[in-house]
Amino acid sequence: MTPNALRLFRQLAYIDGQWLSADEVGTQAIFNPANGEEIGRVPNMGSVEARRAIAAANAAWPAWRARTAKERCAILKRWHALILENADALAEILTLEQGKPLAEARGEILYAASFIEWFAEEAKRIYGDTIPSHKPDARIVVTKEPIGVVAAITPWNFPAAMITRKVGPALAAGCPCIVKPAPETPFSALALATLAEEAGLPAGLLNVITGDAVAIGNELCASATVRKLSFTGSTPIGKLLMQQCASTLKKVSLELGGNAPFIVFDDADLERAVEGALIAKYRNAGQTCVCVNRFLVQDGIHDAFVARLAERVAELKVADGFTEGAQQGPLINSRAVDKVADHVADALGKGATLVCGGERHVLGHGFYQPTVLSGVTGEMKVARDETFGPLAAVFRFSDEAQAIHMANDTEFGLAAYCYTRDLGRAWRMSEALEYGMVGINEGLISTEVAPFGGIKASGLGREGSHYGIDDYLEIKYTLMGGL
Ligand SMILES: NC(=O)C1=CN([C@@H]2O[C@H](COP(=O)(O)OP(=O)(O)OC[C@H]3O[C@@H](n4cnc5c(N)ncnc54)[C@H](O)[C@@H]3O)[C@@H](O)[C@H]2O)C=CC1
Ligand SMILES: O=C(O)[C@H](O)CS(=O)(=O)O
Repeated sequence: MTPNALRLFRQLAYIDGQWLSADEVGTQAIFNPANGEEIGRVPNMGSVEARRAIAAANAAWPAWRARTAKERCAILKRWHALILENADALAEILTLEQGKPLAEARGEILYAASFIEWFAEEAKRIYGDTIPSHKPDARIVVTKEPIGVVAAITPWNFPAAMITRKVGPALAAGCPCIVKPAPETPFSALALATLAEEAGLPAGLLNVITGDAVAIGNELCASATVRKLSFTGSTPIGKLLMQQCASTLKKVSLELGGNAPFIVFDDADLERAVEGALIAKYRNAGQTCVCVNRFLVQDGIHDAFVARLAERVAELKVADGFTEGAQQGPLINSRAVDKVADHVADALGKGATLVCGGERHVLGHGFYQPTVLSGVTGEMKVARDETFGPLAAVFRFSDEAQAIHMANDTEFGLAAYCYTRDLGRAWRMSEALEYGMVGINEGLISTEVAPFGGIKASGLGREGSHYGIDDYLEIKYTLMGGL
C-alpha cells in the first residue's frame, strides 16, 4: 500500500471525533475479493456503540445547525478538496476492498467528491416561501429546517460514492450523521472520515460505526433521536429497515434493487447501442443497481447487435483491479459468483444460447467471465431476478408495444435504457417506461446533478440534484400574527 493510502487506512471506528475499538474485544476481517487475502480488520461494534454514536450526533447537532450555510459550505468544500487531493490513495483502498479496476475506482472517488461539491453549494440555496396571508394582520412564512440525526446504511458496490451521496446533503442541510458501511468495504468510509476530520468537520457530525449490522441497525431504527434513515442495498433489507423505522415514524430514503431493461430498436445506431451496453452492463462487473439485467432487442437488429456486443465483450480484460488495463475485476464474494453461475446454468438449461463467456474465470476467487446469452425467455431466472454480475441476457421482441410490455413486466422500477433514432418513439418510450430513470441513447445515467432513484420495489426518494437535499429537511409554516 502506498504511504498516503496507509495514512488513510484506519482499522478503527470513528465516533464523536474519536478513533475507537469495540467495547468488547472483537473485530471483523475484510478480504480482498481478487485473492481472498485478509486486508485488515475493523471493530465489531454493536448496540452499545450505536447508542454512543447517536448521542454524539445529537449533541453535535445544535452547533452545526446554528452555523450559517456559508460556514457549512466552506467546511464541505475543504473536505471536497481533500478528497480530490487524496483521490489516488482513496482509489487504492477502494480497489483493495471492493475489487473494481483502479481506473474505475478513481472514477468513483471523483463521483463521490462531486456529491460533496454539489451539496456544499446547495447548502446556500435552501430557500423558503412567503405566502399571501388569509388574515390582514398576519403573515405566512415557510421555512425549511434540518430534520435532525441521520442514519445511513450503505452497500459495498460503491463504498465511497454511496457515503457522500447521503452524508453530503445531510451535512449541507445542517444534520449530523451516523454511517454504517457494508462489512465488505468499511475502509473507504473510514478514509473519508479521516479527511472530513482534516477538513475541520466538528466531532460528532460524522460517525462511522462498523460491526454487527443487525444490532447496529436495530438501534438506529428504534431510536427516536434518529429522524432520518437513508439506505442503499437490497430490496428485502430495505423493506425490513422501513418496517423497523415505522415505530418512530422516521423519514426513509431507500435506493434498492433493479431489473433494468436495455431496449434496442431496429433504427438504433448500432455502435452507439453497443458502447452504451458495455457500460450499462459491465460497469463494476455488473454490480450496480442500474446495470442492465435484460437486453430487449428488436428482430431486425438482433443478430448484428448480439454479434457486435459479444465481439466487444470477449475483448474485455478481466484481471485484478491493480493490473494495468484491467476492465473487469472480481465480484464481491463467492456468493455473487455462484448467483451468476446459477443464472447462466438456469438459462442454458431452459434453452438459451451461450454466445460468449459462461464460465468461472481461470483467475478463480471472485472472477467470472463476462458473458452474453441469447435466446433468453421469460421463464428463466434472469428474467425476474437481479443477476448483479457480468451476464448480458438477450431477449427478442417484434414491435414497440411488446417492448414496453416486456420492459415493464417486473416488480422493479429503477433504471431503463432505450436506443432509437426516432424522436417520437424516444418520447413515447420515456413516458411509457415505469422507471425512476430512463437513458435514451445513453448507457451511463449516474451524475450528481440529476435525481437518482426508483419506484415500485426499487425504493423511495431521490439522491443527488437539487431534489436530493429535500429528504434532509422539514418544512415549517409560521403564521406571524398580531401585526
Ligand atoms: N441498490 C444497490 O445499489 C445495491 C443492491 N444490492 C442488492 O442486494 C444484494 C445483496 O447485497 P448486499 O450487500 O448483501 O445487500 P444488503 O442489502 O444485504 O446490504 C446492504 C447494507 O445493509 C446492511 N444490512 C444488511 N442487513 C441488515 C439489517 N438486518 N439491519 C441493518 N443493516 C443491514 C449491510 O451490512 C450493508 O451495509 C445484491 O446482490 C444486490 O442484488 C446490493 C448492493 C447495492
Ligand atoms: O451509478 C450509481 O450511482 C450506482 O448505480 C449506485 S448504486 O445504486 O448501484 O449503489
